[in-house]
Amino acid sequence: MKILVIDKMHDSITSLLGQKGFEVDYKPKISRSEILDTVHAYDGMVVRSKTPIDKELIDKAVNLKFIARAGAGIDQLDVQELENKGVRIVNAPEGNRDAVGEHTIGMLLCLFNNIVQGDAQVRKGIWDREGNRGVELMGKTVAIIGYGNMGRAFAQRLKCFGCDVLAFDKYKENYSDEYATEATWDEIFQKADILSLHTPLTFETKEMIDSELLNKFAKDIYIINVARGEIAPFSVLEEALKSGKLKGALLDVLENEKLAKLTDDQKENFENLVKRDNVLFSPHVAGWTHESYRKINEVLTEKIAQLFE
Ligand SMILES: NC(=O)c1ccc[n+]([C@@H]2O[C@H](COP(=O)([O-])OP(=O)(O)OC[C@H]3O[C@@H](n4cnc5c(N)ncnc54)[C@H](O)[C@@H]3O)[C@@H](O)[C@H]2O)c1
Ligand SMILES: O=C(O)[C@H](O)COP(=O)(O)O
Repeated sequence: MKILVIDKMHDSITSLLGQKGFEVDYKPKISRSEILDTVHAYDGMVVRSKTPIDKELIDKAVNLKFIARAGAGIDQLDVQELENKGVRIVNAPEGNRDAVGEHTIGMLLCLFNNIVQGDAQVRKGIWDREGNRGVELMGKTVAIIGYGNMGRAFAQRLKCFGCDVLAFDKYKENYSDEYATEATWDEIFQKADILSLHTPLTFETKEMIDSELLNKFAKDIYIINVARGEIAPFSVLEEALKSGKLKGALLDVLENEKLAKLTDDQKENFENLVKRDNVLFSPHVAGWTHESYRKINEVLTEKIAQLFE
């Protein structure tokens, strides 16, 4: 079986798949037109999020039996079209969920304890203890939307900090566990101090966070988005931060991550967000550790091999 790898992966991908008997063409710099010209020759593809796997590409992939997503999110895949053609899909969230859980805790602790701001001030010779008084996680109610791999990894860590963790998942039943208690949106509106997004990007979750929803919260809250930026657009975040409904925002993902190509509206709102001390960004690296880089390949290889057992 021949597999085409079209994105940059940890070097282990070729040897791991090779040990399972697959022939691997590792082409991290391949262009879309080259993919379209050659994809007919492959039984499988390993992808990340760079190239949209759309109908045009799927139509050319006449021998394709599986798509393996090295990572978690599959919003770049036309899942319906792949299913129509009988192409199997596997992904590897088990490989980066620990990274996401840790990174999200890290961002929260940084914001609550003014760590980035305090560090910058000390470097400039400013010694402001009162202005850097922190906020504790202990006793806070955290609402997790989407209780899958990432949401649960975050909940697991929050438990150690003495948080009350509520989870809402539209497509699960009876999912209360040792880390989180199943809750309705209404319960979340009443109780939450922190709203954390962990759903995939779908037609339902795109722009799920709007002013109407945020204004239903009884308290002013913090928001965390380590899922996909399009779930909580810049304009909504900026308006709610301006009004005080949002006390802060932690953003690993952005509505548009091509910062040089923002629309005028996006640019204006992004520039306002950047000026705020209560917004903390990271460049889509929550799942991006040295360990996850390798673990993703290990998980993916096992799942690909299982498809043919
Ligand atoms: N920032 C990063 O580096 C990073 C890393 C990994 C994953 N992610 C993002 O996190 C997402 C979640 O990953 P995962 O592995 O936990 O996925 P998952 O499928 O295990 O869990 C997502 C959960 O969301 C639920 N859900 C779907 N639509 C919903 C809705 N409208 N309302 C409430 N719940 C809904 C699903 O039922 C599912 O249980 C990925 O799709 C990806 O976009 C980001
Ligand atoms: O969904 C994921 O696993 C992360 O968002 C990372 O995706 P990427 O490695 O394709 O950028």
